[in-house]
Amino acid sequence: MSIETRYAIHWREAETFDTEALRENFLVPGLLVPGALNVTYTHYDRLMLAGAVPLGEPLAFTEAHARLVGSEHHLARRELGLVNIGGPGRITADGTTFDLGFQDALYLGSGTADVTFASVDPANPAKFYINTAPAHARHPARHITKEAAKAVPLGSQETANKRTIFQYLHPDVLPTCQLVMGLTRLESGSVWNTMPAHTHDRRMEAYLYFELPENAFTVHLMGRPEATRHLVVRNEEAIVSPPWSIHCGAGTTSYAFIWSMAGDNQAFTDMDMIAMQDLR
Ligand SMILES: O=C(O)C(=O)C[C@H](O)C(=O)CO
Ligand SMILES: [Zn+2]
Repeated sequence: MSIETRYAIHWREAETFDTEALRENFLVPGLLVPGALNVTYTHYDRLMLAGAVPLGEPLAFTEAHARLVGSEHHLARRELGLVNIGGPGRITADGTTFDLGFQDALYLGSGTADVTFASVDPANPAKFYINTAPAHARHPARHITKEAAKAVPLGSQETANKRTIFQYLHPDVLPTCQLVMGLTRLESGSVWNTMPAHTHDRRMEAYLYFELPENAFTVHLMGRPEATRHLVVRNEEAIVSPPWSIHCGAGTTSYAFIWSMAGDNQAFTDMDMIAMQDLR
């Protein structure tokens, strides 16, 4: 069980970073470890990234996760969104049980005191990718199946970016305070996500890349549009994307990723598009 903190970095500092410093600050490996609940708390809109892969015993938020946010319990003043990218999973929240299949999501409103994460079959464990963020109001818990998510097809084979965006925590699907969360799946032969690129200074973003074979990776592009940098990202590694940064990438094969945002608005289309000629 690890807890790590990431402070927010200004682009002026980021542009002095070598590969190692870029990776230390913006890459988040090791969230989905069998038998563990691992957490990275960021100062980007105070979004927390976590992974829980329960085996024989359920995993739970503990006093350490409450202390991290200075509250009586972790979700006292936070909301939670998660997507299961593993085997069948079971989550218990204040006595209510939610059974989540592959690619199902769950929303828990602030004030939820007891949360446990379990796998139905420890030989085929659930893999819960979790985000929590500060919340100003309590919204009801909701299980969002992959069929209930809003599917938005985008891109084309010609530009190698044919993909479907599944919006789970989105104002058209359910109310949340600030968390917006979804999953993008590229079609076979397509490798580019989020191209043309954009920024949204009003919201930060985080990605968890998954379904990358062992010998594959994505080249994740970040940085100001006029000063891009890259991170080589392997399977089930996450990135944090500061509000000043573009966030897009190309894989050595097709893949999927979960994106999440927190900040001043929940408007998915509130993006500042970057003209292709302006990327450097
Ligand atoms: O492939 C895409 O395009 C996306 O998944 C978009 C990202 O989620 C995004 O940047 C939303 O702001
Ligand atoms: Zn974005």
